[in-house]
Amino acid sequence: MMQTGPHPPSPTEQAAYAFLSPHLPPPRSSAAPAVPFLTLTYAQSVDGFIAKRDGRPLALSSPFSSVLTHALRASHDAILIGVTTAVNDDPSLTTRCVAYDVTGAHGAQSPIPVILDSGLRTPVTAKVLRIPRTRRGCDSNSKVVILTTRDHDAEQKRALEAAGAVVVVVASDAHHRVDFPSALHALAHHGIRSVMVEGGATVIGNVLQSANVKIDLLVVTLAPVILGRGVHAVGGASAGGGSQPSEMVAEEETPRLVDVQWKQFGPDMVMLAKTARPSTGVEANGARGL
Ligand SMILES: NC(=O)C1=CN([C@@H]2O[C@H](COP(=O)(O)OP(=O)(O)OC[C@H]3O[C@@H](n4cnc5c(N)ncnc54)[C@H](O)[C@@H]3O)[C@@H](O)[C@H]2O)C=CC1
Ligand SMILES: Nc1nc(O)c(N)c(N[C@@H]2O[C@H](COP(=O)(O)O)[C@@H](O)[C@H]2O)n1
Repeated sequence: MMQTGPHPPSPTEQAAYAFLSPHLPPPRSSAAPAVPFLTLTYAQSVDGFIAKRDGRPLALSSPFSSVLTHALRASHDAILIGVTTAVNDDPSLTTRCVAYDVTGAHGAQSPIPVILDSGLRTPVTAKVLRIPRTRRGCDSNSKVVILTTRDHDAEQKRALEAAGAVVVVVASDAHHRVDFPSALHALAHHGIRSVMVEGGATVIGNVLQSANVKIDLLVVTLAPVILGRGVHAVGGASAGGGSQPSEMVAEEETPRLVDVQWKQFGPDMVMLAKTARPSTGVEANGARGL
């Protein structure tokens, strides 16, 4: 790792990049892909929840695994969340826990925030809209990208654009949500070559359960916490505390995990894997289905 900054990267940052680097998206100097490289990542409790029952944000990742998450952010052009996460958490989506990128260049660039927002519920006061960032080579001028459907409110679109967002209308799916494959194509059109999907549960469920979406990298942080009830990691909010996975694809189409690796960061275990849909014909060497 070439180091150009005033201080060397911390041991945790070095460990994070060493763990991630063989699996990260190709550098921007390589040919542009038709669809962006797709990473799906989230942190869950031992009993499978990613947020409290009322959707309030919850720090599950330790400071150590947060370094890994931020190294992952620094390694993608865009970071994608659902609008409920944007509303509930009002996140920053920056790389503030790392000082370097994977090449060893000092000053890890934050990814471009992307929000799936079918009806334009993103507040014009959202923190992501106020944080200046630059991401080399991306056409969206490093603004926040909000992907919506035809069902949006035109006045709210103008207000979000005035607040600095790029609002893009894409096709809707059978549930009147942003169609995920169309979202990826729209992002490729804006020069985005890699997307890190960070949640929340509805988006994670949609990505995992869409037979026509290829996940290049899956990174799951398992925090040694038992919540008892909350928002199930895959599928959406559960009113009574039980899990409520949304519509599942046929069992033979669920992704299989391949090249699985685990590494401990502080108290957390982080799993990294590639996924293969059985229909793609990719051999799952010793892998188990989800
Ligand atoms: N622990 C972790 O790693 C993370 C936890 N979270 C938590 O997740 C919670 C929010 O999760 P959810 O309520 O499930 O909301 P969500 O953040 O997944 O947003 C879902 C909403 O996005 C919109 N949407 C548009 N297109 C969509 C598509 N193609 N697929 C799915 N949604 C689409 C819909 O309006 C949908 O209701 C928050 O409370 C947040 O704290 C969020 C991210 C990471
Ligand atoms: N990796 C991870 N661990 C947790 O414990 C989390 N709660 C999350 N949440 C995601 O990170 C966003 C907050 O980002 P900022 O700290 O504001 O930059 C939050 O909105 C979720 O997407 N992730």
